[in-house]
Amino acid sequence: MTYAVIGPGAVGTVIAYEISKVAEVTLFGRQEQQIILSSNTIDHKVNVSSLVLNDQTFDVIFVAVKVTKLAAIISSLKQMCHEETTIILCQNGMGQLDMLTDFNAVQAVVYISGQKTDQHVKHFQDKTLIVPNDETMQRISSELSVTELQLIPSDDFAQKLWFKLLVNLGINTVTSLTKNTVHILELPEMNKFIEQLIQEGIEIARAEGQSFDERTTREIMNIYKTYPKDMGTSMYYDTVAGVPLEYHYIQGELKRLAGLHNIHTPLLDICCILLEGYQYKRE
Ligand SMILES: NC(=O)C1=CN([C@@H]2O[C@H](COP(=O)(O)OP(=O)(O)OC[C@H]3O[C@@H](n4cnc5c(N)ncnc54)[C@H](OP(=O)(O)O)[C@@H]3O)[C@@H](O)[C@H]2O)C=CC1
Ligand SMILES: O=C(CO)[C@H](O)[C@H](O)COP(=O)(O)O
Repeated sequence: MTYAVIGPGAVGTVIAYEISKVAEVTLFGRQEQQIILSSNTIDHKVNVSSLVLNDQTFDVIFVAVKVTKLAAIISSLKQMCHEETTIILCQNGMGQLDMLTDFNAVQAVVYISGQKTDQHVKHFQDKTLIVPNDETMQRISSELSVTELQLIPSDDFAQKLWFKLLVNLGINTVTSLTKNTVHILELPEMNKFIEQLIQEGIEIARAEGQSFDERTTREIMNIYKTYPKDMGTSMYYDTVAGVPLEYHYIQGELKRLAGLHNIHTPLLDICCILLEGYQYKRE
C-alpha cells in the first residue's frame, strides 16, 4: 500500500516516521522542509513535501492537520484519492467527519502526545490510533504491526471516541485556560475542578447513550498522572502559539449536546465563554 500523511506536526510526523519503517510514505505540509523529530532523546530527520505541488494518488491518507485547517486541504485531498483510497482523520474532537462525506473516511482516536515548535517536534508519549473495526483497518493495522505505531481496530469505536473527548475536556480546558502545563495537577483545587468538569461531560455522554460513570472520572484522572509535568495538550500549545483552537469540536460540541438534552453544565458553560473569548477575532 502507498501512504501519505498530511500535516507535519506533532501527530503527523510521528505517524509518517513510523510508517516509513515498513512502507513507502510521503509526509505533506504547506511547503517542502525538513522536520527534526525528537523521541527518547534521539533525533530523526523527516522530509516534508509540498501538498500543493503533489500530483500523486495514494492508497491510505492520514490527515493530521488541526480541524481549523481541514477545510483548506479538501481540494488537495480530492486530487490525492483514487476510487479505493482510505482516509484516516487523526484529530481530537467530534463532528468534523461530516466535512469528509465525499470521501471514504474514518476518524481515529489519537493517543500520540507531542509538541511542534518551528521545525522541531518533541514526542512525549504514546503512539496509538484507535479506528473503527473493518477489513480495511485490519489490513492496514497488520501492515504497520512491526512499527511502534499501533493502529487498533475497535468494535466499540464510539465509546473510545467519547472517552478521548472526556480526556480532552478535562486536561485541554485547564491547560489552555491557565496557559500552563500538566504540573497544575499538583493543585488540589485544580483536580477538583477537572473532576467536576469531566462529571458534566459524563452526563452529556450518558444522554447520548454512552455508559460512563464515576469510575470513568477516576480512570481519566489516573491517565493524567502518567503525563510528564512539562507536557501540555494540543490546545495548550495552540494558546501559547496564539492560534485558533479546536474548541468548537471539543468543549463547544459538548455544550451543543448539553443544550440538546437540557443538561445543566455550569462549569462547561464558563469554560466555553472563556475559550470563545480567546478565539474572538482570531479566526
Ligand atoms: N499534539 C498532541 O499531543 C495531540 C494532538 N491531537 C490532535 O491531532 C491533530 C493534529 O494535531 P498536532 O499534530 O498537535 O498539530 P500541529 O499543529 O502540531 O500540526 C499540524 C500541522 O498541520 C500543518 N498544516 C496546516 N495547514 C496545512 C495545509 N494547508 N497543508 C498542509 N499542512 C498544513 C501545519 O503546518 P504549519 O506548521 O506550517 O502551519 C502543522 O505542521 C489535532 O486534531 C489535535 O487535536 C491528538 C492527540 C494529541
Ligand atoms: O494523546 C495524548 C496522550 O497520549 C494527549 O496528548 C493527551 O490526552 C492530551 O491532550 P491532546 O490530545 O490535546 O494532546
